[in-house]
Amino acid sequence: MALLFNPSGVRKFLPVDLDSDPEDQGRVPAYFGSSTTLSSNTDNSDETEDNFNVVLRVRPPNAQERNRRDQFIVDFPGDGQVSVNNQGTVRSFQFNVVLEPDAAQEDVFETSGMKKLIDAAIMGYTCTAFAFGQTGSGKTHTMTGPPAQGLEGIFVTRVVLQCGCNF
Ligand SMILES: Nc1ncnc2c1ncn2[C@@H]1O[C@H](COP(=O)(O)OP(=O)(O)OP(=O)(O)O)[C@@H](O)[C@H]1O
Repeated sequence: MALLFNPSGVRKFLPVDLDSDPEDQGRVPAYFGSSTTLSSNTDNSDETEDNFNVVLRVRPPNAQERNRRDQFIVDFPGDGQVSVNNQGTVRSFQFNVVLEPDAAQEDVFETSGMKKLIDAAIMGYTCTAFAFGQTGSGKTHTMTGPPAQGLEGIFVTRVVLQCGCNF
């Protein structure tokens, strides 16, 4: 399951900042782009000019897969890499962030770039986070559940806290 984050740079909802350089207005903040693997590097502070963050989360095998004694064929060498060993044929892939099966929802939130997305959203940038992957790969689990623990819930809670709103 992969998550894609992107602040698009549209600042429709804020008044124009007259003190800022007109050249800078509407420019997308370069927020994303660290290469981390949860087990080897949880510091998400490296920044590049990349405004897209592609995050891979690998879920643990489910009961059916365990009962079938399916082999776990994904390896995590670190630095945003994964390798898949398909009966001896090994293919490697690179992501901005890779989250291993034991990653908790909070880990996803902390390391995936969602925190920076909140900053960008509060600044008025239009942001997108979407999940894609095959059926049963964990999109719904990551984005909305378990109850109140999905990225959506954490995101909303953090926005409220970060804005200092009291309800
Ligand atoms: N990281 C995870 N840890 C533990 N269980 C998980 C994880 N990711 C997914 N699951 C479990 O795997 C099952 C399938 O996950 P989920 O429904 O999120 O998949 P999906 O990608 O949304 O599937 P679909 O496209 O069919 O809606 C669920 O029972 C879910 O609780």
